[in-house]
Amino acid sequence: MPDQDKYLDIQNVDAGYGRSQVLFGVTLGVPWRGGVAILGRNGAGKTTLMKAIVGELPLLGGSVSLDARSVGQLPTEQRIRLGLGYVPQEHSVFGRLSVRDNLAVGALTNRDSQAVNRVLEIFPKLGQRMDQVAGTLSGGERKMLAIGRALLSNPRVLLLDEPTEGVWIGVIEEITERLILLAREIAVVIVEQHLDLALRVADRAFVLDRGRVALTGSAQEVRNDPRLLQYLAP
Ligand SMILES: Nc1ncnc2c1ncn2[C@@H]1O[C@H](COP(=O)(O)OP(=O)(O)OP(=O)(O)O)[C@@H](O)[C@H]1O
Repeated sequence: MPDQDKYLDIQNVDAGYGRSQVLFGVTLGVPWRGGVAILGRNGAGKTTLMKAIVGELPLLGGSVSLDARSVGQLPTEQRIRLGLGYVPQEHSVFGRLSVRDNLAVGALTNRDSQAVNRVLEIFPKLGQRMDQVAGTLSGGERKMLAIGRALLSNPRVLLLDEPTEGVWIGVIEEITERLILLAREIAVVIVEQHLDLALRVADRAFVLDRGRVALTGSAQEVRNDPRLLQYLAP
């Protein structure tokens, strides 16, 4: 039985770019299912944290474990094979390939022939656009495709960096509802500027302030905490 509260266990993580340290001793636990929101103003270190978790940035200190296995020194592909899925803020689809081919590439490592069909059940809009070149999709459709591709590696923990950025408001609701459903099956970690959306998907929230965890608690506790606005203010 996986550790309920710390399926993904981040302990005292330091990370940064060259000599500029961005994260300082970040500790957070992600349960094996449910939603977790990472909040914080622009530049607080949210994307840097995602990159450190998936291995796009080396750890300067601390550890990352997945299902009690230390993965902090493994290359990104291996972390993905072990159950991490990542949808970065940008560049997460092949713009010149069709939706069908984007999904086919994502499915290469998946032995389940129904995997693509399941993604199309989650995002039926993609099914109507299978032959369209991904670069011409709307912002929302592109995000759905990016999330769908990440799901094809069967993640246990899906990390989403601003899944509604650049998405028309009408489609934001659709994506949010899908993420709420997904979070019943797997862990969904969401970095989001839309506070209400993030806290609808999330059961727990962590607020970063200048690279440190400043607030943590249930989504409800964090939403009601009088310090929250101060940490989100530009
Ligand atoms: N490639 C990079 N090289 C140097 N510094 C960087 C790099 N990427 C980010 N930074 C710096 O690291 C800090 C944290 O950035 P990060 O992107 O993690 O913040 P964020 O909380 O995700 O912000 P946003 O909400 O604007 O996406 C910022 O000061 C940023 O300028």
